[in-house]
Amino acid sequence: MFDVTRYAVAADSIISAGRFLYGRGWSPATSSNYSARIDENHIAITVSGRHKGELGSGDVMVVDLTGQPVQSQCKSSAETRLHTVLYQIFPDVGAILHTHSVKATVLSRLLPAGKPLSLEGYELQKAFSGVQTHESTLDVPVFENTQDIDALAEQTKCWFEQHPEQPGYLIRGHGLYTWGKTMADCLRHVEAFEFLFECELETMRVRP
Ligand SMILES: CSC[C@@H](O)[C@@H](O)C(=O)COP(=O)(O)O
Ligand SMILES: [Zn+2]
Repeated sequence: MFDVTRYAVAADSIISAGRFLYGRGWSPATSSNYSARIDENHIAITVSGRHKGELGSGDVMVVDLTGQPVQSQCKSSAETRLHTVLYQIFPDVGAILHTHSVKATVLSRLLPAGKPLSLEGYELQKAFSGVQTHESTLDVPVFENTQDIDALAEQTKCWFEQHPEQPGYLIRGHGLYTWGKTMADCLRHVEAFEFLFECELETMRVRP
């Protein structure tokens, strides 16, 4: 069982995140999914198919870390397993956000297959928890898009078990996943990624 007060706090953080991310244009047309940890075995996560700018408490439900609904008849996000594997790998992670911005979508389609997006030399890399200097490399893996979410969950689990320090990943032609200790950290990571994606796209435009 889970603590109802902790669920309410987690759900509120998801609802506010949705308002912000939809407002920035990063979660259009019911895309995206968000979650926040309640305890070591439970997370609050968005119900599948809901408008992310207009979330209410009925649009957030509880699942356990195997992805099974707890006290809810709703269907959790189709991508629930992409969230639960990260909570399993990282006991410190408190929130995960998946967004569908134009920049994440376009940039991921321009990157060569089999290579991560390497971000280097940007002062804004310090917006990521634990990064102290622009003289560091953030390797953002780009996974191929698939409708087989269990297979993708397994791939991401393997990659992040080997690269626990990296704060997110792209799915080609699809979007971004990022996480943080708190929802505030996680929102900062989304904003930082969006800034860096724009820088990369702009660099490609002026220096093809
Ligand atoms: C509206 S298309 C986007 C979906 O296919 C999916 O990628 C997505 O992000 C939202 O799925 P959801 O099941 O609502 O969590
Ligand atoms: Zn998606």
